[in-house]
Parts: sequence; structure tokens; C-alpha cells
Amino acid sequence: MRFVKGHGTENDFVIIPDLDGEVELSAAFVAAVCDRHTGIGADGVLHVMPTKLSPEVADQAGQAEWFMDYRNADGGVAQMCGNGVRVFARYLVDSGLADAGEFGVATRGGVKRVRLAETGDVTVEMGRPKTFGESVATVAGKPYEGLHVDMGNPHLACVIGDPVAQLDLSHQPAFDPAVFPEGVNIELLNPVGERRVVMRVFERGSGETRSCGTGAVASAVAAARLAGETTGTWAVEVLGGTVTVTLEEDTSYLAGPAVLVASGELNL
Ligand SMILES: N[C@@H](CCC[C@H](N)C(=O)O)C(=O)O
Repeated sequence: MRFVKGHGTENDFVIIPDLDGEVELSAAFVAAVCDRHTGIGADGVLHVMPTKLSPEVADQAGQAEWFMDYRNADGGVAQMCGNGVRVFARYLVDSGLADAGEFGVATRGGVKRVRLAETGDVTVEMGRPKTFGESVATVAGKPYEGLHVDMGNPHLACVIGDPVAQLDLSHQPAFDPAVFPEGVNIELLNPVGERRVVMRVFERGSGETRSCGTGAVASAVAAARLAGETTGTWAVEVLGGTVTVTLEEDTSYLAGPAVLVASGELNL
């Protein structure tokens, strides 16, 4: 089975092209591929499927030829992955499956429009973040209040107002399962300047990752709310680089690098 490896600000993915929609991905297989010691190693898998052959998103086929069937490193399914869509778009263009420029990608969170710049950056329209109430994440015994943001997938964005570098994210932070019955991605962020935040993230199904696109947008929403703003462009510094989030009244955008680094044959 062919694979391609890529990343967006070090949020890394194994891409599995399945152009005829014939590959059944079991959770155990995905987890084995993502294992950093015995597999390729990745935060998740981007399974490339024709939208029209994918029953769960077939209604998107008129707007997007390809479906990003996203899986977390533990093999679980997620609705959306912001960095994943950007890397998926880079793969489609570099492999000749899409023309450079602007096009739609089908996801479980709906069609996402992507735009490739000549600089190599990829921008994805992420839609309108939905905000709910506050909830609490407990990291290494310390509670942090955060904002519940839905980006297609669930987030709890906690503005902690302290440096995030010293936080221990080696274990799953505790959260309220009544608020997040399907689990949650937890961001911890520190505003460090005008419209600039430093973020770390513990992703549902993957653990701490070096970047999270949907989490970056959720973080910008939480930081903007604290600043009394609803629109504007935010720089979100993550362990793997910096992504740019633009909040508009009715939608949001995520921009940053997306690169492919290797390809080969899986023998798992
Ligand atoms: N890294 C992704 C998010 C991947 C899915 C997430 N772990 C979930 O389970 O919702 C991103 O860039 O958005």
C-alpha cells in the first residue's frame, strides 16, 4: 500500500491514497501506522477517497471531488482536522489530483474551501466557530477554565495567562464528560502581544501534538473574546511554528505551511 508523509507546522500525517475507494481502514491498522516506534509515526491518517464513493459525505460530491477521511493516531474517527485539510490539499495538487488554486475538500464537518499560495502556504476556510459555555480542564491537578468551541470537532480553549511551556501535558487532562461525551481537544494558551498567542494542545485521540489547526482557531476565538473582539487576524504560535487565524463575522480562515516529506510502500 502506497503512503505519503506530510505535516503542517509539525502536526504530522500519513496520507493513504485510495483513489478507487477500496481500502477498509481498521482502527488497529491506523494505530499501527501512526505508532512512532513500530510504524511510520504520525498524529493521524488522511485517507484520500473519492467523495462520490463515500456514503457518509456523498452529498458533498457536487462541491468537492475528494473526501478527507480523517483518523486520529488511536484509530478513532474525527469530524475535522484543520492542518490535515491543508496537507491533504497540498497532496492533491502535488499528485495531480487537483489543480492549484482554489477548490473544495469534503470532510465529516462539511466542505472546506482551500487556497494554495505560491509561497507554499495553504489557507482553509474553517467556517463559523460555534461557541458554547465555559468548562474546566484539569492539567496535572490544576484546574483551568476554558471556552467550549465547536469547529466541527469539540474544543475547550483555556486562556491561562501564564507561560505554557512548563505545563505537563504528558497525560490526558481531565474534563467534564457530561459536556464532552465524545471527548475533547484541549488548548492551553497565553496571550503574548496584540493578537498573538502561544498555544499548546492535547488532542483527543492523539495526545499532545505540535500543532492543531482547529485548536488554533478555537484559541483565537477564546483570546479574541477576552480582548472584547470578534474579528481580526491572530498569530498562533505552536510548538511546530506559527499559523495565522483570521476571524470574520460569519467565517474563519486558517493559514500556514503544508509540506510533503516522504513517500513509500507500507509493509504493515
Ligand atoms: N490536528 C487536527 C485535529 C485532529 C482531530 C482531533 N484530534 C479530534 O479528535 O477532534 C487539526 O489540525 O485540527
